[in-house]
Amino acid sequence: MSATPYPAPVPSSGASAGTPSPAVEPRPLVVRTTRIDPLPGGPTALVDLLPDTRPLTWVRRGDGLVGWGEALRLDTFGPGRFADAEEAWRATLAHAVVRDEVGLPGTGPVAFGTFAFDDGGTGESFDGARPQGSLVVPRVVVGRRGRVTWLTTISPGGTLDAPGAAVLDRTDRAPVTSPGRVEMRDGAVDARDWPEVVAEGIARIRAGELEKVVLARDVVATTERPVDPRWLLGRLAESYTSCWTFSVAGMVGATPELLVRSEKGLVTSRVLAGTIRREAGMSDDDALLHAAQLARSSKDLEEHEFAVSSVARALEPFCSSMNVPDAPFVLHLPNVMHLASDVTAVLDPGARSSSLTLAAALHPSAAVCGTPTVAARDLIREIEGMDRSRYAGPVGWVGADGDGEWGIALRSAELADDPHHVRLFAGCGIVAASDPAAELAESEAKLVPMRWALGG
Ligand SMILES: C=C(O[C@@H]1C=C(C(=O)O)C=C[C@H]1O)C(=O)O
Repeated sequence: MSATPYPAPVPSSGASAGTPSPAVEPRPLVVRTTRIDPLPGGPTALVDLLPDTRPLTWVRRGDGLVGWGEALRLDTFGPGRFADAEEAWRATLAHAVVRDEVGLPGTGPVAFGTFAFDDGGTGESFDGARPQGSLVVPRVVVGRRGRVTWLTTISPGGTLDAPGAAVLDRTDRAPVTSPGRVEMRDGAVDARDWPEVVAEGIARIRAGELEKVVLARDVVATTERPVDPRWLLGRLAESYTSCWTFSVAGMVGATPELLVRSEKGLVTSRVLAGTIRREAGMSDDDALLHAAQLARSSKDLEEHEFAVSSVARALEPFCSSMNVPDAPFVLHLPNVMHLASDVTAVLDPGARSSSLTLAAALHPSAAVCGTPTVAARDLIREIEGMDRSRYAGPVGWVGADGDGEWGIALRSAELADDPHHVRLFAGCGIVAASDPAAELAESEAKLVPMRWALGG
């Protein structure tokens, strides 16, 4: 694990779960939350506050959290990437001095996080080595929940003075810029070869090796001007209002899938699997016909059932009761419709596990990996032909009490160190009845939000 700039940097250890966290310097994080005047309404009010460098975002329908600056960054590696992050976060909090005048989920200390899909990867992304887990504690957080808006400032060794209005002064912000002309090319696997990868997945399922596998592909965008993440975030937050628009350490997107929300003992997970495309210009009547077709499709219902059971199974040990809907509903998005189930549960009060512990237990669900999990992950490693990096991994935030929200980093892109390059991802659940050509078309539909956000 490594942490900068607080606690003092420690060498990366490739540590596994249970490794003691490094000694924490006595300089505490000083955290102050105050209520502030309401922001303008609308889905982009929070993202409109962001600076262009390393913006942190978790917003939906105009509510949520944005942050900037880095009071602390905790990077983790390997199979212990979740446990090490959690331990380092706890160690940090043990020394924090907090005055929180609002007391809502997301007030007080928060860390934004992003984690790699696979712990066995090399950590090499397409443009260099990346940690497989990062928690970023911003210097400034602005949050909104309904009618309440707040400002949190976080500084190592700072004071508890109320932050001045200057923190939100945007006069020095660079204007949001478009990426200009965008060229897209296939990533690790050519689009025309990808159906063969899917066909191999189907063959393995039919041979009885596993029941479901999720296979993904990537596309690399090269832009005329440096990518301003705020350009992407504003467009996504405005148009994908039922999704969670996120940005953490260069992972950006608008995901419709909530791995877990844990709030005051109540746990929620929105499970998606089973998809039908929604073509541009489709009438509402046609959309309803498509939705009805999806709700009856035995292939999609089977895919969905695998995903729901994997979530229920993973949550069970942490919860005293759980509600798993009998049948999914159809979630309508601008580009696709999904079969969706909202699983809810009550956390076992004795353990009160943190949202990060729950995310670690739920990941990877069958919605993004397959069934059985290990066989599916091994097949992904064997045939997918690309490093997923943080695509399809947990992304979100955690607070001081462990409550937080973690989405699955779908409909997402990874910004490269070179600001002219972005890598877009999309994947599809494959079962015995899948058709490779249809899955390619589905993956294209899932690339639409990020292609569109880039302006292409
Ligand atoms: C893997 C992705 O999406 C997942 C796969 C789905 C499917 O196969 O029907 C639906 C929603 C997600 O759980 C993706 O968007 O990349």
